[in-house]
Amino acid sequence: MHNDIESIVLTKEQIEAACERLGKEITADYEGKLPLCVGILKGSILFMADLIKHIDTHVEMEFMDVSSYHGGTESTGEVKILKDLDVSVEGRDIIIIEDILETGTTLNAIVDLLKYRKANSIEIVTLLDKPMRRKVDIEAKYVGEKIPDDFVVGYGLDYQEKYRNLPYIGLLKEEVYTK
Ligand SMILES: O=P(O)(O)OC[C@H]1O[C@H](OP(=O)(O)OP(=O)(O)O)[C@H](O)[C@@H]1O
Ligand code: HPA
Repeated sequence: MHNDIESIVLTKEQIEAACERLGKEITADYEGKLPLCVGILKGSILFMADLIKHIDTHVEMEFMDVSSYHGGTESTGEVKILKDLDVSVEGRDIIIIEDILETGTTLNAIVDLLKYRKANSIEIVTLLDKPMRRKVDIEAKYVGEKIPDDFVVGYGLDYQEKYRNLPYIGLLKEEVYTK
């Protein structure tokens, strides 16, 4: 698995530092509230698990599974809800947790849905942000790292469902795409 990696974009240590910093910011902003952390499956699970350990106030956790990518490296622009939330968001302060914000299509659809369901507030935390790829006017309040327009894998992020279990984020060797 590690042999397929061309270079490392974010080391384990850089990811941990980002989780600590973001956790502190979120703690300060949500102290005394009970935010509902909504993890977007599947990519966000490693980040969510590490991030919430650094949020030093009460939170609740829920998950949604939406899909906008289907096997390759390009978005189709279509967002499908594969698993919806199990609880009402009405009046709740929502923190959406994502691994990566790219075109914004996925998060825009989720934010619209949660607004329609009358959430009190909605903020986004994303480990990675690719601002150069944005197609929709949406930004995350909490960003781990801004990265260039390269397809990355690891720490939840997949290529054809593989590499999610890498403890760091990296670029794949060109030959992996032509296998
Ligand atoms: O800003 P966008 O262009 O919409 O791209 C970002 C989305 O794409 C990825 O999800 P994906 O559909 O690949 O699902 P996964 O997390 O299960 O891999 C990622 O986890 C984000 O949800
Ligand atoms: O760079 C990426 N890698 C893996 N999955 C993704 N989904 C959106 N962008 C990416």
